[in-house]
Amino acid sequence: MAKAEKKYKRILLKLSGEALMGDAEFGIDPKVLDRMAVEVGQLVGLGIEIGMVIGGGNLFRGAALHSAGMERVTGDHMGMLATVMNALAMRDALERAGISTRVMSAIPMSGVVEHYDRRAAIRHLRGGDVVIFAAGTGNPFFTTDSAACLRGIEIDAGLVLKATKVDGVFSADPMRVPDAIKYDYLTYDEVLDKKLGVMDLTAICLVRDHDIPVCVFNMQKPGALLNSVMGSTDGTLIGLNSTDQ
Ligand SMILES: Nc1ncnc2c1ncn2[C@@H]1O[C@H](COP(=O)(O)OP(=O)(O)O)[C@@H](O)[C@H]1O
Ligand SMILES: O=c1ccn([C@@H]2O[C@H](COP(=O)(O)OP(=O)(O)O)[C@@H](O)[C@H]2O)c(=O)[nH]1
Repeated sequence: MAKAEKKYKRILLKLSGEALMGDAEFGIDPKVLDRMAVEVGQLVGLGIEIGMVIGGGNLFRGAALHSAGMERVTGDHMGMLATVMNALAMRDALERAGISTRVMSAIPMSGVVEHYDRRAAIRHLRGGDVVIFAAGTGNPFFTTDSAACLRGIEIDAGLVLKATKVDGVFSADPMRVPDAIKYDYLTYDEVLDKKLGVMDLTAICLVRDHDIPVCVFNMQKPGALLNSVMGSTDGTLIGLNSTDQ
């Protein structure tokens, strides 16, 4: 426990929007939110400062709307607004679990959530609040993975955690290639050179340039978040090697 507190005083947790759907095809499953609130609460109990970024893919994705004929930027704006809805739902679940939480949006939304301000966010984190960064980067043509890496760098997080539906980073997409091999450790350049599709290239380049490790792990496994912060190699660590552990 001391190791986690010492090594990762502050983390950035990225949840994909799809992670909130549970077994449904669309939307938000309140049971999933409540389970995530319990897992986040375990880290709060250890004194770890937590920033979160939540995707919007359970509601809208700009690229998918564009494929259906919508102008891309309008679709991306809808995707970013979807992340705000998910952030409000996550805040609700966290606060019901007794965890003080703030939502800060990259797009001003007076009366609904606070506008993102880096220094204010760091003050809230130091004060023990979970801070959910909503509306991605605020710009079209980006993803919430890039937003997670950007906010992680801005708040000086020791680790970016990407929660997914798969066990880590594989030699190929494990949803399509069942015998793909899982990596325990990867360098940033290996992810880029092997074109491993678990995170977009902009996001990987950001963390590489600022030397922040990323842990990719399966959020569907109870306890996986805590284990990942404690240094377990259940998932995949990008940017750290076994000797850094
Ligand atoms: N090399 C890879 N290793 C692991 N997952 C991969 C890889 N290539 C593609 N993926 C896919 O990336 C997804 C994880 O990204 P995530 O952001 O959680 O999902 P989405 O982009 O659907 O919201 C996995 O569900 C997996 O199907
Ligand atoms: O900085 C950002 C972050 C997100 N989005 C839009 O918001 C959608 C939802 O985000 P994402 O696809 O990253 O969600 P996830 O896959 O994590 O659920 C994206 O498809 C984009 O349309 C955007 O335009 N700019």
